[in-house]
Amino acid sequence: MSAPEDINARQKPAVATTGSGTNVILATRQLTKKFGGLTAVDDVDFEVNRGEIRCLIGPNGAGKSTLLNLITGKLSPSEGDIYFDGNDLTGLDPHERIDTGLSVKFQSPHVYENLSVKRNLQVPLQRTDRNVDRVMAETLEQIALTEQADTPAGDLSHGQQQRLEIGMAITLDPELMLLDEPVAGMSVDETADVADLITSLHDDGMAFLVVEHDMEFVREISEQVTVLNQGAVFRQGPIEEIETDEAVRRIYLGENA
Ligand SMILES: Nc1ncnc2c1ncn2[C@@H]1O[C@H](COP(=O)(O)OP(=O)(O)OP(=O)(O)O)[C@@H](O)[C@H]1O
Repeated sequence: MSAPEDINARQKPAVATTGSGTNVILATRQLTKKFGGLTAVDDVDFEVNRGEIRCLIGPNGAGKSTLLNLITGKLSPSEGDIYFDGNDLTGLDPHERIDTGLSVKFQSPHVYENLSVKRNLQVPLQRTDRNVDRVMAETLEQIALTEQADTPAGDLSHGQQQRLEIGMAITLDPELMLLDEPVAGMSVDETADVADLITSLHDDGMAFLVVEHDMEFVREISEQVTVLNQGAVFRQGPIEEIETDEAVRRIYLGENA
């Protein structure tokens, strides 16, 4: 007779889940976050492929920010694991995660208002051995702020500040960028600029995981969409399929559809 199975022992997937031989850059396995009696993220197996733009959508309280915060390390999971490019991130602090090639830009700009655009870009560059002058020039051009290089960040428009913060993230040449509502509060023109920036970085091979409510913007940038509801994955697929899915339309896109 075989040994009785330990029903409490959860099998960990091999770290190779997201290793260099696979197309998956980020994977969560049985990821769960409980706040007291509330399960905000519930047993989520979720993946982002190399070089793809994946948007995470869902109604208020669906668990999108909590999932993102678990991936960045701002929150610790109650259960489950997070793998990034062959590394088990679960026990790493946020800075150690950034050193593995994960980059994050949150909803509101976190630029240094008293420093010039250039000096802001120099802050993350101190963490790397990349050629500062070359990366600086390239980044200023990518975020369309070359003319504002010496302008204090506090004098930039909201859209320019958001682009600067994306610029700070891309100086580290991340494989995957996490964006939490990158166009919240932006004008139509500013939103279009950010969409252009994301698609051009994507053309250069960068992967994105974007939490977003603005469905116009999701349509503009997204290849793959994951719909979260009540902490669990409800649907995943190309934007065209998600948008025409009756249950998704009825329940999740509601006022935005
Ligand atoms: N620190 C916390 N303590 C207790 N409950 C929390 C905490 N953070 C989030 N929650 C709860 O967890 C659930 C998921 O919240 P979360 O912010 O992740 O949802 P969301 O999909 O990002 O929502 P929104 O679109 O409104 O930002 C909600 O019920 C929320 O009230």
